[in-house]
Amino acid sequence: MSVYTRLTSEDIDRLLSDYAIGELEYFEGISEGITNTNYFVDTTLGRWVLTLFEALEPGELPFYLNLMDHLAGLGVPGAHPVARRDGGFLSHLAGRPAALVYRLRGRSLVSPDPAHCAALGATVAELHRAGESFPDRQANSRGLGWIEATRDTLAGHLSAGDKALLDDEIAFQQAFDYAPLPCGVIHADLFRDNVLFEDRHVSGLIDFYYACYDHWLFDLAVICNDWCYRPNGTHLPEQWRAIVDAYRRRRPFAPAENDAWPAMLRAAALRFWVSRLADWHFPQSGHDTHQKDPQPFAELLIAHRDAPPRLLN
Ligand SMILES: Nc1ncnc2c1ncn2[C@@H]1O[C@H](COP(=O)(O)OP(=O)(O)OP(=O)(O)O)[C@@H](O)[C@H]1O
Ligand SMILES: N[C@@H](CCO)C(=O)O
Repeated sequence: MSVYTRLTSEDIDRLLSDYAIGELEYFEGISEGITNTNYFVDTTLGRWVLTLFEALEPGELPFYLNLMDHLAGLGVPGAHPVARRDGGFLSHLAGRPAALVYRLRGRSLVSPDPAHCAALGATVAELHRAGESFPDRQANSRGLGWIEATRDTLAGHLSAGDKALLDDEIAFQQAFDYAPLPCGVIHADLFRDNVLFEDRHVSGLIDFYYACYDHWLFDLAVICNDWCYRPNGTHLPEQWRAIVDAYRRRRPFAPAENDAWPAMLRAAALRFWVSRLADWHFPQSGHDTHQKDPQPFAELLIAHRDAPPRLLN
């Protein structure tokens, strides 16, 4: 459970007085998540999720909340922020920026089958297309600049082998020319635990707090690494085929995306290897928190370097 900031019912009552969503009936800390503090909040008028932003700059938050509102308005299933009485989405509680979103139905899946994967591929293409009419741009907060800076803070904590791998992969990524690839709004963290399903339909995407303007292909690489490989490295080709076929029917790939695919898979593995290493060696303090193992991403990165996969077979 990641609850870094504990709230009382008085705290939540005070927050709710700024919204027109009824009176507090029930609340509980959510037993998942890594970055932020999340609570389920039930009121007399509905069910909501309250997020306290633990690590984000307040200046970044309007981008995420306005984007979630924009996408929901265009029918992309996803967490939809609740407006305050004054029309804004951003609140403050317990010294943190905070937001309420509608609580989505459905649940995330540990082992999605190809039909779930096809639904995901279609939804991600819709997300990318809907993002084209979103006017704001924000850079990837976990892009290569962040990875380079984090390498410096990690230096004394890594084995010689990990350090050499990290240095070599960063050098490769710095040299790779991603400029010909199409860009747009991406979610940038579409792991299985950020996609809720009802039956075989995507009922919602959650956790847009790494969303940014970057290469569309990066979203697919993040997805491929998490949805289409078991923790022991076994590839799941049917899952990948279902995602990519559903996606490209809605947004065909540019030739440069085929060429860049092996490098992009490596970039996605690198990003989450490094963020997990940082969480591992420099954990946030909190009441009840958890971390994810960095090692599977080091292994996946090595596997992609040794045997570059293809985007389409
Ligand atoms: N809008 C929502 N509707 C229903 N459940 C939600 C919603 N938002 C979050 N949840 C639940 O809360 C859990 C934690 O949320 P989330 O993944 O956003 O945590 P986080 O710490 O902000 O992100 P991360 O783990 O990616 O760092 C989710 O796994 C899900 O069970
Ligand atoms: N989805 C990330 C955590 C939040 O960014 C991971 O699995 O490492």
